[in-house]
Amino acid sequence: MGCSPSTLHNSSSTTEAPGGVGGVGGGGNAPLPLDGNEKDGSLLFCIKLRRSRMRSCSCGAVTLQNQNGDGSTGSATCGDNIMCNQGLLNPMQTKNESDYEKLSTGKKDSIVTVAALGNFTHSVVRRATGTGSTGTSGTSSSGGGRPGHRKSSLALALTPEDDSMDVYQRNLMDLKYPTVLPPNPQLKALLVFHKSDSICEVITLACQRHQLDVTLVKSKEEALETLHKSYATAQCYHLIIIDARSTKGLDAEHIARAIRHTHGHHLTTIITVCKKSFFEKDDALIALLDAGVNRCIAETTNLAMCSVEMKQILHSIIRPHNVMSTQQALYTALHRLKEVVLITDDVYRIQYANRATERLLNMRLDEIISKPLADIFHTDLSIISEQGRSIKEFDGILTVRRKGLQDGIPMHVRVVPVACIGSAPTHLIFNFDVPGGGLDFIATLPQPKEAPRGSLHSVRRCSFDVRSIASDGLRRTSLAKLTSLPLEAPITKENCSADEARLIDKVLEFLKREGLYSPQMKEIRTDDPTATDLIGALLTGPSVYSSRRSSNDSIIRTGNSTRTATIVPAKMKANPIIMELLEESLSWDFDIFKLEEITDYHPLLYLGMEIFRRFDVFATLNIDENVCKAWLAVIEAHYHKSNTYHNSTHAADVMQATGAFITQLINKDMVMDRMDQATALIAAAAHDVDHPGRSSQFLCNSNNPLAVLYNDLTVLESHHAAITFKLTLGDDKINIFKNLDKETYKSARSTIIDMILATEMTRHFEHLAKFVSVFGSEVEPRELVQSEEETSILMRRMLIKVADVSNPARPMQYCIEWARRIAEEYFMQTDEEKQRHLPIVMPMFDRATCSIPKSQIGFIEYIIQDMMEAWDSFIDMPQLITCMKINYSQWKKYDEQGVNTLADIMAKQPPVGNNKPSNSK
Ligand SMILES: Nc1ncnc2c1ncn2[C@@H]1O[C@@H]2COP(=O)(O)O[C@H]2[C@H]1O
Repeated sequence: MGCSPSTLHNSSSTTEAPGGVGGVGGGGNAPLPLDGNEKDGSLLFCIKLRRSRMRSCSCGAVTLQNQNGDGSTGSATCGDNIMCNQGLLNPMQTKNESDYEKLSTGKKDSIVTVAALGNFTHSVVRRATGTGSTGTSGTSSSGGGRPGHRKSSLALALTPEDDSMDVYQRNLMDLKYPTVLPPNPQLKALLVFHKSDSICEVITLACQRHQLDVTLVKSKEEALETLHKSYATAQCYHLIIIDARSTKGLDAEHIARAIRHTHGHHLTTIITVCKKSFFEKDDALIALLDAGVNRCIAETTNLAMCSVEMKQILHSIIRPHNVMSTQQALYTALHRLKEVVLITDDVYRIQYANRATERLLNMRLDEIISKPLADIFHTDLSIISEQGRSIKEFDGILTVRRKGLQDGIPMHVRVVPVACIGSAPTHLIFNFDVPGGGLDFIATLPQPKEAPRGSLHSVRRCSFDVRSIASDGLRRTSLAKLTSLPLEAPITKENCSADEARLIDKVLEFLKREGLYSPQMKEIRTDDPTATDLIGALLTGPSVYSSRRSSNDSIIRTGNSTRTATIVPAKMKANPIIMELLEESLSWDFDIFKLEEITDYHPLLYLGMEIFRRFDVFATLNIDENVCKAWLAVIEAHYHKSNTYHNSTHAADVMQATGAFITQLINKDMVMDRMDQATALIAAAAHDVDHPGRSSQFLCNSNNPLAVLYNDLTVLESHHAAITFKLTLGDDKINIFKNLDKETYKSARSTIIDMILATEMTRHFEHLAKFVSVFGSEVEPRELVQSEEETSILMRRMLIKVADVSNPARPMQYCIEWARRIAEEYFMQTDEEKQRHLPIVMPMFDRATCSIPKSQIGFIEYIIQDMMEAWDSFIDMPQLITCMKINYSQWKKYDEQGVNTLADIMAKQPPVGNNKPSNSK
């Protein structure tokens, strides 16, 4: 039914598509002829009709009469033609019936806007005032039409002397600034009804009456399952109707909330059907609306009433939702444009700026938005506002201020006033003519001292420019150490040729290769011995201690073959408390300790399944959910419950952070493909599997077989990666990769191994510096010497690294609990080292004397802070920094108060779940 999308022809096109007025809707008529124009890149759907062939339908909508190629006519009524309704209802084109009169009388061969219900619209195109244009529109062979007048199907071809200018003007605007609407999808409705009663039947009929394709499900689980599947196949449900008449069968509020938290459903229309008595008190309805329901409707068995309700929902909610979702594509296009575009509001404050604007102005978005125009230009702008008032475009030179530079940059700017509300211009669009298409030009601009934060290009300066942070006490210590490191080459690329710049890039890349950073790390000495102990142990390799090995070491346990899927809950209980908690599974303040407690120490299995589901990992790997479940169960079983820190709760926590970061990357249009998402989540889940609760150095010092096997190099991480694949490939029932083709598997395996190995802390600064050197560069990553794959490797490594040590950037109570757990594990290592007369890797981590606040302050200052700032600059998650700073201040406070030992600190904490693993001390 209806037409398929087409784009309008360019205005220079002179012929209309042959075929005349095609069939619309029912009647078996031929499809409507479509015209297209790609000039402004927008998709429009233009159906040419002869105005003389329109008549009002009895319901008030305009009906289109069709004239088929064979001369027969067919009519489409509002009942059987989804297009005619919208033609009347589209406020942009016809406000009332008199508009239709204007359209439908006096002129021949005008082209009217026609739209599909709930889906797409447009457009009155033009009229042909000449005589003799007797053929149906599109019949260019009609002969008598005034040549040249039938210039185009595009409204821009209208001449000012048209006597119906008011109508045309409106429609001209409509075409000039079209609302891009999605192509005409089959609308789909999901009905969530506990049982199929008379109310459900009437709703089904009403939906069907409006051509909605209806699916009925009977439980929340079934609903979520259906949505997950539909999301995977990009077959979205536009409308979800939930039975909210009683909480016995279904908890509508709960379901609505769960749907809203399901990836990709923020613009899905959710309706609840409520008892009439519900409308007498507002609490229950408000609770539903707060849970994400768009509208509550009263139950009825009256089909007509239900049908009208449905119609209103289609027009007033679903259609705008469809428009909004399609506009995302426009914003993305605008955002990624190499050209500089900014838009002001009606008082000339900046309301929108794209990425190129950030780069040109050397400011981040939050600095730009709301700024008065006068702050952006050196030029006196009265010239533009005057022009704006007289509704003319400005086209000339303006001098732009670039942050950090004294002199302005003269640029050719086009300013287009737009009437967003009313007829007078309210907004101005600025389009800067950037020579050479943008990037090259911006790269050649004089470089100011600071680059914008919040953009990819800001990371280096944000993270490492001493001046920018000199006032910030938290940063000072860290930067005092870091700035002495050769993280940036002392050579600049300014004033050299492109070839030379490329060579310099190569040399820089070479200089930044592995190994160059580690030795310098040994030079880091903090003021505090606890921090020195910790940082030294984390950043330096085993060689420091290897000469002190003792020979009487026993072998620590490795993968325990009894830990198989069979000891894991065969069936995950659909516990509502767990389900409710998992609804928040991608929030930064997710309570992992509560999950640990209520899942009886199986947080990885439950959270893993939820996150796999949310990112549709099953479809990506083409694998049954049960295989993933079994895989998670086996991986979880191979984490040691006896470790206070490196247990499956830590794995779940890292996976949760990874999920949150991927979500943010998706929100920020930094696309990770589905396989990248899946492999990142798998790597996170498995990254510490079979961790013995002792460091690599301990393993080396104690001649552990793993240290022997891996030659003292990257011992633990190599083991985690190896055992992950050994377990996975060793049992077909848990082999999540078994359906991947060879090449895909090879690449997935390599990504997972690379990510797990990247969690090794001795290469921390190398990974951080490489990340900063690429994503903090003024040059787009793809223009650097690295290939796209190389830059995405750097991004993925950073992703897992940050997730792995994100605990100091979590809400305070979690941060403190993690600090307790890691300190406890370090203490146990020290205890064992003492007991076995091994070299003591971190002597300060003695439970009797250790200052926990001091260790955390050092950890944040030396390891976490710069990494978090770099990562925040990249993905824009300011809560990471906010939490980190609050935690840092708290540790400082404890330090000043002399609250040092674990016991002192824990005495000050409110309980967090029942988070002590059974055998923790
Ligand atoms: N809050 C913390 N305090 C001190 N060390 C930490 C903290 N969080 C993580 N770590 C260390 O950082 C390391 C990162 O890699 P691992 O998970 O192997 O081991 C981790 C711990 O040794």
